[in-house]
Amino acid sequence: MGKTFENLIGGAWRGADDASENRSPSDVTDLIGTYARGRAQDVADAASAAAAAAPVWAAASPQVRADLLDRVAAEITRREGEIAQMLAREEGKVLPEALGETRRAAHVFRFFAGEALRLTGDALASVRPDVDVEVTREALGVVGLITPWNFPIAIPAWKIAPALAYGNCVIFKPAELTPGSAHILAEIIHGSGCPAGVFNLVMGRGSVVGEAMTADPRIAGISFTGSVPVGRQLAAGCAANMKKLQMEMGGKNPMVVMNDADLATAVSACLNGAFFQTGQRCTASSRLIVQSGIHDAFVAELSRQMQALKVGHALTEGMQIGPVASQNQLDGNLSYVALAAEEGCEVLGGGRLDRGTDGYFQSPALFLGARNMMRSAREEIFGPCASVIKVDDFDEAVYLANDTQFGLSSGICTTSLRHAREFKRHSSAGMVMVNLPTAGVDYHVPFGGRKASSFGSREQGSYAAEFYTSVKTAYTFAG
Ligand SMILES: NC(=O)C1=CN([C@@H]2O[C@H](COP(=O)(O)OP(=O)(O)OC[C@H]3O[C@@H](n4cnc5c(N)ncnc54)[C@H](OP(=O)(O)O)[C@@H]3O)[C@@H](O)[C@H]2O)C=CC1
Ligand SMILES: O=C(O)CCC(=O)C(=O)O
Repeated sequence: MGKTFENLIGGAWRGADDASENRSPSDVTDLIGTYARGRAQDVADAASAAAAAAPVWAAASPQVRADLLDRVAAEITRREGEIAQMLAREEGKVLPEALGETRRAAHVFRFFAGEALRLTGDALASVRPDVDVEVTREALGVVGLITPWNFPIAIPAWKIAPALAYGNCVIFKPAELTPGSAHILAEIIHGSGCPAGVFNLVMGRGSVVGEAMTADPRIAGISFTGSVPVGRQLAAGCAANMKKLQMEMGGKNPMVVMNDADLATAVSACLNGAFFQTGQRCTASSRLIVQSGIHDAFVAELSRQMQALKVGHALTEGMQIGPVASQNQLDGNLSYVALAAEEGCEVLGGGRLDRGTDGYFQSPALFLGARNMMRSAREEIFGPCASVIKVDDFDEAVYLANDTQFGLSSGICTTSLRHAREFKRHSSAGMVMVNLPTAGVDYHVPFGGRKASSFGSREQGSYAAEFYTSVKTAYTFAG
């Protein structure tokens, strides 16, 4: 039995009386490590340590905070090969995707190192004589960050970096499925000289650690990425405890393909958006809404390219699609493949694949002849599956694109400036792409959606300050 990776509480590593095994979805006989499973008491201790450290960290010079984030970025870059291996091994995304995500995390820390120095306020004239008004932003305090398994280093990075940059103390709870990348990130932040209590890692079950975070009065706000049902529960808990809340959840993102689209561009955007990273992105293109004139040529070429995708072990060179992340997730995907057939779709692909290891491999799937009201076209699957919905014209495409409970990202493939312009204007999603996949976003601009996809203010870019700071309005009488 090897060592158990521990939680980081108040600047010290701490074990737990329970632990979880981290196994690779490419081969479940590959035991990556054993990770401490924290309890409510660990959250309470982390909250005490963070609350004690908060005033000093909030008052630290922005240069001190910027320097810490710069050191973290440099260390992520120095260890990028090792981190990417861990990410690919524990989450199952193929190595080039894992390396891309690791680099994205380093960029995020570098970006927020700069943001620490750029936090601005306002000076306004009062309506009263000899009175000055200043509007400033202060750290929120202690924040709880709850992250999913599908981007185990980028999502933690885009929550932790702004939290620290703007002077908050952090309690970070990663998904139980992917504690390895989170643990390396914690080692890096700790090893980069982060003061005790400013950053805490509490691994463990969401139902235990996450709920304790929601209830703890010392935690001023929670930033969450994950599923809609957990988000709903969290929102109720945060409302009851008067906590600030920011949530990014699911999507059923439409990609519209117009008759006037460049076929190669459309196929490439849809192939990437629907199937890369095994479709396990909240921004995945899971509804392909295709105009009738291009439909048959588009389906023929997309099917050909989909069937040629190399699916296999995430660490095997040349693979394009890794395994599904877990047995649970695979079971869900396979049940949606069966449902799509029951609902009357012609299903291409979607079966379980044997790749010679004990892994969760599934071939990518297209649900042809889909209708937007089908459950398989309305519910988030979070796997390598996309519904193809045929439409007559632009208006019908826009109507169906918006006819969903979600509103995270949307896309259109077209060579018409008018279609692009109208789609950007009328899409009900928070992020709109033209001739680009619906997934794969920049790290320095706001990220988030509308309707059931998001709650609260935007993540990433300078917009992140909205969540991680609290506004103060100060009046001075100088008479
Ligand atoms: N929008 C997105 O980016 C993502 C969306 N999803 C969607 O969610 C589905 C399920 O994925 P899953 O990872 O299980 O998502 P969850 O919402 O279950 O998990 C996300 C995070 O929340 C934690 N959590 C679970 N229960 C609670 C709770 N009661 N209070 C506080 N935190 C909690 C989880 O902990 P733990 O897992 O450790 O128990 C994890 O860290 C996917 O099929 C997909 O549809 C999933 C991932 C990302
Ligand atoms: O598409 C992206 O780049 C980000 C997607 C994401 O954040 C998610 O799936 O959780």
